[in-house]
Amino acid sequence: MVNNAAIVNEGSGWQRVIAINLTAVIVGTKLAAAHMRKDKGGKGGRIVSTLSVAGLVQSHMTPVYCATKHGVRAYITGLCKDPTRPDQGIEYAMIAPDAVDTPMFQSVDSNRVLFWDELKDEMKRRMMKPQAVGEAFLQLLRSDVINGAILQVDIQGKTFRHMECVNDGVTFDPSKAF
Ligand SMILES: NC(=O)C1=CN([C@@H]2O[C@H](COP(=O)(O)OP(=O)(O)OC[C@H]3O[C@@H](n4cnc5c(N)ncnc54)[C@H](O)[C@@H]3O)[C@@H](O)[C@H]2O)C=CC1
Ligand SMILES: CCCCCC(=O)/C=C/[C@H]1C=CC(=O)[C@@H]1CCCCCCC(=O)O
Repeated sequence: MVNNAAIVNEGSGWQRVIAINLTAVIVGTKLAAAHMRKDKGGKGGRIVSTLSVAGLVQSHMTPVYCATKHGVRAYITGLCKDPTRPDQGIEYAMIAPDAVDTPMFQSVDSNRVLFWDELKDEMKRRMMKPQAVGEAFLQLLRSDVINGAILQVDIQGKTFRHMECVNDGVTFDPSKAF
């Protein structure tokens, strides 16, 4: 099962971003897992969620969108660590692309993002074709074990990250706060 749908809207109506990008992922995952669980008569399987680089870093350009993607990462990471998961026969993984040339970017309403000129330039600089993400998706699915993996995809290539190791370990110095 794949959780892929998402929208961007930092303006009026931003609450819908949380409903689609985060709440729906939780609802869909619960429904799918209940159906798939081997210990409840299902066949097991894999649940892959499309994250984003925005779920690994923070950005002033898309803060609500980032919050939903961080929420997805926290939720899915919790499930992948569930001690009853092996009996359920379900694996959880995520794919975290950088900017991709899709309608999300091509048809964006510039009133619904912040700092559009900056975001547009940044995305164009880092932009990948959708095929790069499709190929990464297939690579993830061909791996023998995927539970706990985040496959990050950007113009440099693909990097497998362990869900628990995405923190870069940087500590906070209050004297150098923003
Ligand atoms: N385009 C980009 O630069 C990046 C996109 N992503 C992620 O990739 C995933 C796919 O996005 P894209 O293909 O780029 O965008 P897209 O806008 O082309 O596709 C999003 C899809 O979500 C569907 N959708 C939106 N609201 C829905 C709803 N309420 N119910 C059912 N379906 C709904 C849309 O119909 C559309 O097919 C998303 O999770 C997005 O966050 C991640 C990193 C970068
Ligand atoms: C129309 C916005 C679509 C958002 C697509 C997405 O999921 C992520 C896009 C990012 C790619 C380049 C960006 O600037 C986007 C915002 C978040 C990343 C911030 C990067 C900053 C950093 O690397 O430190």
